[in-house]
Amino acid sequence: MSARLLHTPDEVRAALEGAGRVGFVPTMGYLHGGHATLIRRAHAECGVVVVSVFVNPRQFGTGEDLSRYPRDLARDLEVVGEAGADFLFHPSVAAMYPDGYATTVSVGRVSGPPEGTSRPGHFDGVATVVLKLLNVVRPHRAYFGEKDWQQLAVVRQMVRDLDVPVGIVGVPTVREASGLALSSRNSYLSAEQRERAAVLSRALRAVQDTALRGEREVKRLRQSGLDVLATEPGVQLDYLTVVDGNMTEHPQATEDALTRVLIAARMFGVRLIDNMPLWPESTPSATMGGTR
Ligand SMILES: Nc1ncnc2c1ncn2[C@@H]1O[C@H](COP(=O)(O)OP(=O)(O)OP(=O)(O)O)[C@@H](O)[C@H]1O
Ligand SMILES: CC(C)(CO)[C@@H](O)C(=O)[O-]
Ligand code: BAL
Repeated sequence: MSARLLHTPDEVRAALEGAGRVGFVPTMGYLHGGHATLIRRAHAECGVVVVSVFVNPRQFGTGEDLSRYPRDLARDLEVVGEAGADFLFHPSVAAMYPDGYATTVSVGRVSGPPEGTSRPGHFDGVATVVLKLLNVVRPHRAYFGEKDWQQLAVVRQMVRDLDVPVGIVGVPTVREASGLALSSRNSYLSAEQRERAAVLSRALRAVQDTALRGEREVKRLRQSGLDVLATEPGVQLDYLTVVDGNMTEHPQATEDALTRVLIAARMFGVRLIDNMPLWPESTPSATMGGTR
């Protein structure tokens, strides 16, 4: 199956006129198996699937990798079609933010630590573009990866607060055999560097294992992850934290499906993020509600 390329909000509206149940997968492109999993899920649940590929300048800070962010639209079109999407929306920056554009959406506390502190303004940029894309596509369901856990929390909060008529579906992280979370930014790494970057997921698993053995003190949980990170000299840690569903760290981890261990680190000049549930048998996406 091949997907049809659309470039403007007007083209999207025209193409979706009278469409039934629409599933939407927003992305920044350079698609991989994680994106394909989101698209396949949308295809299984919705009659029409739209994928967007837009490298959103408003969510990049100064000094971040906006200009070198990987792009390959021809390959993205193939991946999108193979995974069962009907449309690929690929707007220009001017189509999304025409002259005179002035609005920013800011979601509040859940946009703060940990990721929002390391990337000030990042979640305002994400919320703004996601709301705009939802207004253009008007999907029944929109699919987001759990890999960007705090982003998922920000989007859920925004949709709840603003009564956006969409069901938000969180999809578990797809990983390489080594445990490394698939990510477009992995393309900056060599095969050997990717192998070494799997230490991040091993650190998260160590924290999980420690919790499963009965430890609840966050200081000790963190330390078990830090011990694993110490085995890899390439890690420059940004944060390793255990948070509840509101992105708040407590001295004791609460035994709740939304309690999550989050990591961000720079390895070989590339900033990588990952996270895992503290109690993996729980099903956070199912318990977070909000799907229709
Ligand atoms: N490994 C993965 N498993 C499941 N979903 C993923 C995975 N990686 C990304 N996603 C999801 O795909 C959507 C689009 O993400 P995006 O295009 O930024 O890809 P990315 O790989 O996260 O890129 P980056 O390397 O810039 O972080 C987001 O909802 C994101 O959470
Ligand atoms: C949700 C998103 C497409 C908004 O630009 C982006 O943050 C991403 O790809 O995760
Ligand atoms: N998937 C996260 C998008 C970003 O890093 O800007």
